[in-house]
Amino acid sequence: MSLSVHLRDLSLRYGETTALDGLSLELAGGKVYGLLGRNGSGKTSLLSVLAARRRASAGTVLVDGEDPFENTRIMRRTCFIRDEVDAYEQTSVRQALRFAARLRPHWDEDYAHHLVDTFKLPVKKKVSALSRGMKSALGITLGLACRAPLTIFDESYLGMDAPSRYAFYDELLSDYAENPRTIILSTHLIEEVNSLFEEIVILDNGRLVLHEEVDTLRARGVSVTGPAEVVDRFTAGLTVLGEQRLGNTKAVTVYERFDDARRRAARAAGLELGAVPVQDLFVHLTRQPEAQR
Ligand SMILES: Nc1ncnc2c1ncn2[C@@H]1O[C@H](COP(=O)(O)OP(=O)(O)OP(=O)(O)O)[C@@H](O)[C@H]1O
Repeated sequence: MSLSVHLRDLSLRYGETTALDGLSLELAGGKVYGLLGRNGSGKTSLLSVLAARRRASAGTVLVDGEDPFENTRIMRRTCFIRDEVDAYEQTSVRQALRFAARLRPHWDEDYAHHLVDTFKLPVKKKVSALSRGMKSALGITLGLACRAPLTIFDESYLGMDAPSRYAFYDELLSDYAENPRTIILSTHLIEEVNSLFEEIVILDNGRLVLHEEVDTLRARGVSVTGPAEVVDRFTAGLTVLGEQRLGNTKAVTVYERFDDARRRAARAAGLELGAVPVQDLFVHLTRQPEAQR
């Protein structure tokens, strides 16, 4: 089971600060969504509203068609994992797992054991005595084993080393394939995780910059390489993200959807076309003044 998300003109204010500013967004559900944005762009605020940790200041929030705030049915089906497991500080790892098992209707005990082994979690230790990376691994274990129809990971792997992070990505993909649900993952490690996402949502200053399939976004970035004057002629009038020159050879990165005809024309002109990292597109999309988007 997967939960959908519907947001209309959502705003969240903390006193004078507007964290979310008239955000509208539709997530059909049953996919892995990547939530990207610069520091302070509103990612945690948005996820906190979805997980009913905060009430919106204005606008409509519907999860599976219902307002999630103080809504037991939706809250039991939503799991929100942040970069800490603060609720369990005074318990042992084993007790934290037992507690989650009692609370979570879709909890899978065997899978939880598998994850404890994978991340080598010391079950007898107090949560407060775990290293930073181990706390994150406990959060990941709770988040995956609860199999919540709406599962949210907010920068949940901070402190985890690269092998542990890659183990998390592998687990997420294989478990999601067997147990489809709605998963939202916020991250700054764009290049490392973008292959997990089916759709990407980008926020900036509390507003929606982009929501589209990751393949569509990837197709918008093209690098054009060849003799400088041919590259210049070919890319004139396009949105240029950056350029490099070595002798008479020039490589220009453009933000533009190239259709088949344009690709054929480029090759006929002796130009080479290449892919652009999603991270470069993200930097571009969150750097431009709004009026230019
Ligand atoms: N509890 C709070 N009280 C006051 N302002 C807050 C609070 N939490 C967040 N903010 C502000 O709201 C805005 C959005 O913050 P938020 O934490 O949602 O961003 P973020 O995209 O998750 O950032 P980061 O990537 O740095 O974690 C920021 O201006 C932040 O300073």
